[in-house]
Amino acid sequence: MKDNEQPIQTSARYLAVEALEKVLASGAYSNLQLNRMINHRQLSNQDSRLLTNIVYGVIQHKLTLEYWLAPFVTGKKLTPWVNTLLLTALYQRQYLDKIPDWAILNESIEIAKVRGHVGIRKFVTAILHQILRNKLGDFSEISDSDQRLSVEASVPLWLVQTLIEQYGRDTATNVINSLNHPANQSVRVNSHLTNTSDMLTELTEAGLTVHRSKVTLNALVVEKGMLANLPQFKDGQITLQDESAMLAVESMELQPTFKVLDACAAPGGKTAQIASYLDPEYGNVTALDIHAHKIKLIEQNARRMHVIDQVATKLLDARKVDEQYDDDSFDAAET
Ligand SMILES: C[S@@+](CC[C@H](N)C(=O)[O-])C[C@H]1O[C@@H](n2cnc3c(N)ncnc32)[C@H](O)[C@@H]1O
Repeated sequence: MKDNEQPIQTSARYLAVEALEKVLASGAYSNLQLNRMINHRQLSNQDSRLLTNIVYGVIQHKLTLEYWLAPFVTGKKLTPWVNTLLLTALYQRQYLDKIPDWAILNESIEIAKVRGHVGIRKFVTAILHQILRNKLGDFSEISDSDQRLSVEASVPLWLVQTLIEQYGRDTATNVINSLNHPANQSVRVNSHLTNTSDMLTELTEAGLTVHRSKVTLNALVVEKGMLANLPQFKDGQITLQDESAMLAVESMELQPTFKVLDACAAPGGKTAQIASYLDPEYGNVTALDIHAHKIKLIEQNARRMHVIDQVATKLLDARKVDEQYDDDSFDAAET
């Protein structure tokens, strides 16, 4: 290592292998693992982004990556970290456009050198060269259609089969394939302050590419543009919320007089939406969260969306609701 170079043990790729080992082998929560690493190691924004991208990307595409890796390692017994290292290399090659092959190769070999003995380094070098030189497996080679869908979308076979049983092959295939498409960024329009048509015009004039939601009347889908700094966001005329999350609240058929329990509420996206149906004189939503610092987020959100009068927050483990409230305390509940 030259003086001005970063030690490999602090690099995003090295840490990605470490994080993935903990997640895949010991069942650690990926988000907590990443937060811990980013905070403890004080990673730069660029390294944090690459680390996060590799960790979530390998988890998301694991079955596909394993399918591609299998022919190169058939009959070889891999230690878990070597297997993980090869998956991270494959992920970068297949899914990250901006990383050149030489960078993937050099850094993966360097990690193998630091973590393993000379035999492992040579093994990793040989496998990576083969991967970079050869074509990867084609999904059309998988004859069983359920198995093919499972590998291509990286969804476990049992889940593919359950979805097909429950919804039929066409719908299940659409649902499964949609899992790997980035979710639409959407906003809920605060109908007490404005309406969807006016907001569509305002956001378009502000330079965003926006269209109406196909699934709910009060939402707009934002294809391009940043929302968090817009005055419409700061004033609570719009809020960032997933369309599917909005549908959950719409399906509750809330009445203005309802008393509603939101059991796991922070940061309060649904709490604010529930509150928007309620008349503060008669109805309200009790928003619980188990973490004290998250209670503030619910309140900030409710205040920004002008529904704080309908919201009562409480620091409480939802499993203890029965001890604190009577059976008839609530007309509806969201968890
Ligand atoms: C996915 S978030 C909820 C998102 C929220 N419904 C919304 O629409 O914005 C889950 C929340 O549940 C909280 N939580 C987890 N276990 C809990 C428990 N036993 N009791 C209360 N809150 C809990 C977490 O702290 C977290 O803030």
